[in-house]
Amino acid sequence: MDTTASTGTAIDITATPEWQALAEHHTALRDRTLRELFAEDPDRGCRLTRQVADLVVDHSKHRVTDETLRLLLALAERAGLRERIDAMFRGDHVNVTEDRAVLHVALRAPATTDLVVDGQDVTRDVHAVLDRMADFADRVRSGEWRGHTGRPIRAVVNIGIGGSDLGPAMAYTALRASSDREITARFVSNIDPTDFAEATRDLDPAETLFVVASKTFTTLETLTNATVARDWLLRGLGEGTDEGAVAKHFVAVSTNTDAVREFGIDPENMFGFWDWVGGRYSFTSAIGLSLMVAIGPGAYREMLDGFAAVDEHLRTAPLAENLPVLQGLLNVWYTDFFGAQTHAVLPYSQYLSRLPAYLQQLTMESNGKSVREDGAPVTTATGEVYWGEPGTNGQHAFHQLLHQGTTLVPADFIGFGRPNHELGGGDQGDGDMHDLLMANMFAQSAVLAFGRTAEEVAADGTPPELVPHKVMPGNRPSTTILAPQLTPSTLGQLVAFYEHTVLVEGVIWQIDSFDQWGVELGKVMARQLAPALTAEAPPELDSDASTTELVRTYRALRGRA
Ligand SMILES: O=P(O)(O)OC[C@H]1O[C@](O)(CO)[C@@H](O)[C@@H]1O
Repeated sequence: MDTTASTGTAIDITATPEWQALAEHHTALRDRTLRELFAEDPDRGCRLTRQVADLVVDHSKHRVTDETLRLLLALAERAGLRERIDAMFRGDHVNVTEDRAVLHVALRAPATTDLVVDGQDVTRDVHAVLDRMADFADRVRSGEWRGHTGRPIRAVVNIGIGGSDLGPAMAYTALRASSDREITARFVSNIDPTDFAEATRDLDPAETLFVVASKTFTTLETLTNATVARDWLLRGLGEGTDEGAVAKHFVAVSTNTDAVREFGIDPENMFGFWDWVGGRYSFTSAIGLSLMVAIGPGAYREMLDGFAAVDEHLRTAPLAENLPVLQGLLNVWYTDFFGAQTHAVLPYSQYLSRLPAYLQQLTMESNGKSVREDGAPVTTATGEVYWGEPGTNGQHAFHQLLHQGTTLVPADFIGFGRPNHELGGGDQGDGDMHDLLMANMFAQSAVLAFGRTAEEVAADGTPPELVPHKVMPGNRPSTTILAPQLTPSTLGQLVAFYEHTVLVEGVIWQIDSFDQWGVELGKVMARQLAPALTAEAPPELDSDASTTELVRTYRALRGRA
């Protein structure tokens, strides 16, 4: 049953019998410990571990019973989750506030998929762009595409921000082992001049290709950096270099052909996508071009196939066996019933160091909402704060709070069976470096879940006054995701898994996970304030007293009156 009445007004999900049943169940379960749940159900570790594509997902260390899962699934049914998933794949306008389809899944669907939406043959258009991207990437990689002076391209610099940066930047770091390193990729996002300066300081303009990536092609940071890049190029190529050189060193990725042309990039050198691809869901659109140039079209297509495997699972698996669905429902369980406000992502892989930053935009720009899609205020908590760092570094920084702090932080541990580098180490008979890394990961989730009681601590001979300090409360939930190895395919699977958990949470919370109105006002105000920072005469500001004073101080620091 859908919660949306034909008037377009949603019923309050917290007023449904399914929500009430969960609230009562939570009261009964909240003091049960994971120790007890494991003791009562020895098969739990195996039973609550499932697989999607190559990802083995262990949900056993969650504060749930079979009854919890049954009730969460009933809530999902009530919220119309299955119908919403089908609607998304069909191309219905599930982004209601922008009246758009949400079709990032079409970006990695096989060429045989039949999908016509709003009169557009989506699959044909997607594969036409992918083929153009592959052709371009091959030409750059082989040296056929050359810079203005005839030199081959050695560096590709992606200029973009948010969804036009984080996906390819995260994946480039993640897939360094898959890159042949012939071509280096750099990512410039921040309007802080430092970003551009550092990214290009050792690059030769004659061998550098800029990919200006912006869905709207109106984003201040990106257009400013692109202008700076054009100057850097023309200056670097030497006196008298004409604008014609730009064509050999700049390509654009956008949905906005007119703005690309106006900026001075020939639409011939533009790779398009469509308004049904949200910025933070655009990584598998042409926004991935810089990544494709760096890792090659073959590895890139493997990554898309990884995404597609998890998309297909979302589309076809029953909700009770659907892993992104279960993960999303568990997130709702902690956010709304346990009052958790944050969610830690702990990849035991240095290559995944940018994954938490990528997930911050994906999850928080999507679900950081306090108004439902029908315009009424939400009646639930929404949107966890995502954060994290690769293990084991995090262990030596913030895990203290995870283990003994007063806030509940559900965590995701992500690890791999095989390392990307075999470097030995561990000569005490305790395995190589990768074994030690993974032993740490398993130890952390076990300690979080099961802790150590005062009796156990005392039994070790701990002085009584220290016992309370050394007690480990345990009962702290986590998901563990294990994959055979970090490859383009498993990376794609992992990202698709997270993309779909966001959808699931948004459906329960009755919000539009695909708009981002909350980022607009700050952009408008920045544009209004900029002239006041640079004006020759002290500006008359119509701002609040704090902002006025900050502008005054800044001008003084810059030596302006
Ligand atoms: O790709 P664009 O249009 O430059 O936008 C960049 C980013 O800015 C945002 O609109 C937020 O400001 C994101 O949603 C988007 O990914």
